[in-house]
Amino acid sequence: MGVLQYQSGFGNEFASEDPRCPGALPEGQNNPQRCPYGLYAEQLSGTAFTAPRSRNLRSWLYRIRPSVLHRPFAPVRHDGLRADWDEQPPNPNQLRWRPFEVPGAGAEAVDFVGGLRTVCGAGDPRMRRGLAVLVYLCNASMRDCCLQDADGDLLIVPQQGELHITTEFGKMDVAPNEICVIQQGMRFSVDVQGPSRGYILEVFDNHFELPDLGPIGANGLANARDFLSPVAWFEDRAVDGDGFRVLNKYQGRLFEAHQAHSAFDVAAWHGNYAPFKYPLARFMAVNAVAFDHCDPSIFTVLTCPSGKPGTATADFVIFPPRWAVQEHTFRPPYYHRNCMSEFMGLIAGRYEAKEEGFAPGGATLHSMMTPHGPDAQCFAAASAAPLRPERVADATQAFMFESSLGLSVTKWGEETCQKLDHDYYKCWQGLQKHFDPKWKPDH
Ligand SMILES: O=C(O)Cc1cc(O)ccc1O
Ligand SMILES: [Fe+2]
Repeated sequence: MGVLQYQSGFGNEFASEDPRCPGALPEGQNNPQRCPYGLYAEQLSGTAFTAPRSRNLRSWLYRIRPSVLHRPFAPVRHDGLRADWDEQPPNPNQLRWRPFEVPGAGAEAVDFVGGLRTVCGAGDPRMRRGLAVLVYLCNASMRDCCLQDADGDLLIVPQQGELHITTEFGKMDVAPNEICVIQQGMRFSVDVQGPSRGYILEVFDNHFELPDLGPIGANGLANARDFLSPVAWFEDRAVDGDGFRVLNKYQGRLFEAHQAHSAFDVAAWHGNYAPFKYPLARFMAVNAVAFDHCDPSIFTVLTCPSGKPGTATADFVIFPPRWAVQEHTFRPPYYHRNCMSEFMGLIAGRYEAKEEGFAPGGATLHSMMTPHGPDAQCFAAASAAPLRPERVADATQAFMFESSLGLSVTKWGEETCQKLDHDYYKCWQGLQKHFDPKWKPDH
C-alpha cells in the first residue's frame, strides 16, 4: 500500500492540496465566486460558529461535488450498534470480558461498520452529552461506502490488524499500538487485510484535546508534534446505479443514502478540524521516581473535557512499557473505589494487576465506586518482591477509557456476545487477612 505522508501537529491550521491539483486552495478567501479547478467549497464545522477562538474547530473542503448531492437517507437495521443501555438493568459488579470474537478469514465477510458492537455507554447524542464504548470485529474491507458519525467523535484503538482508512481529508494507516481520532461528521472508509479487532470510544459532547501539563512543563506525555493528520487525496470515481452508500450514524441508529460518486472527492482542504493518528510508542511517560504509585492520570494521552473543571467526559489513558523504580512501595495499581467509571482494554501483553484472565482483545469495566485492584496472586507477589529497578509492561499495552459518567452495559455486552466472565470475582477471593494486632514498628 506504500508509505503515506502526513502533516504533523495537534490542532494546527493545516493546509493541503492533492499534488494533482496544485493551487486548488483559493488564495486569500474561502468562497471565491468560482473555485480553482471548478471545485465546490464546503465548510465542515466541528464547534458552534461562536465557540471561543481557542476552541473553535472547522475546516474548508474543496471538492468535486458538494456532499449534499445524494438520495434521501433511509434507516438500516444494525442490531449490534444499538445503544440500548437505558433498557438494561444496572449492574454494579466488576465485569470482565474474554476476547471478543473476530470473524475468521474464511468466515462470512463482515466489514468495519457491519462489525461494530456497542458494549456500554451513557447519555444521549441528542443532548450532546455522553459516550459509548464499542468494539469492531471484522474481516473485510468497506466497498463503495463510507461512514459518517453524526453523533460524535470516534477514538479508534486497533488491537488486531492494521486499518487502512480513507477519509475526506486523505488516508491514514493505523496499526495496533497506534490510535486515531475521526471527529463528528467526517466521512471515512476502512480497508482491512484480514481478521481485525479493536476498541472505540465515542464521545457525544466535546472533542479530544491534549491534557494540560501543569508542573510537568512544556513537554512530555503525548507531544503535539507526534500527532499526524492526512494530506489531501481524492478520487474522481463514478459508481453506477447510485451505488455508493453514505452510512450515517445518527441519534444512535444507522441510516444509508445512495449517490453516484465516491465521497472521497476532496482535492484540497484547510483548517483545524481534521482526523489524526498517534503512535502510542511516542508517549513520553512521566512517573514516580522516589516512592508511591502515581494516579493513572499521569498516563493521559487525550482528554475529552466535560465542562466541569478537571473532570473528563472521558480520558484516554495508557499503561505503556516503562521502568518501575519506586522504593518501599507496593508498585502495582492500588486497591481503589472511584467516582469515575473505568473501562479497560488490552492491546498486547499482560496487565500488571491481573496476569491471568485479562487477555488481549478482552476488556474490563469497573463502575463507579465498584471496588477493584490487584488480584490475590499479584498482591502476594508484589508485597514480597525485591524492589530493584524493573521493566514493567514490556511488549505490553493496556489502556483505560475513564469517564465521569455512569456506564451501562448493552444487551450485546451483557448477553449476546457471550464473553462475560462470570468467575471474575474469584480472582480476589484468595486475598488473605494479614492483620496482626501485635505488630510493632521495626525501629
Ligand atoms: O487497574 C485499574 O483499575 C486502573 C488503575 C491503574 C492504576 O495504576 C491506578 C489505579 C487504577 O484504577
Ligand atoms: Fe481504578
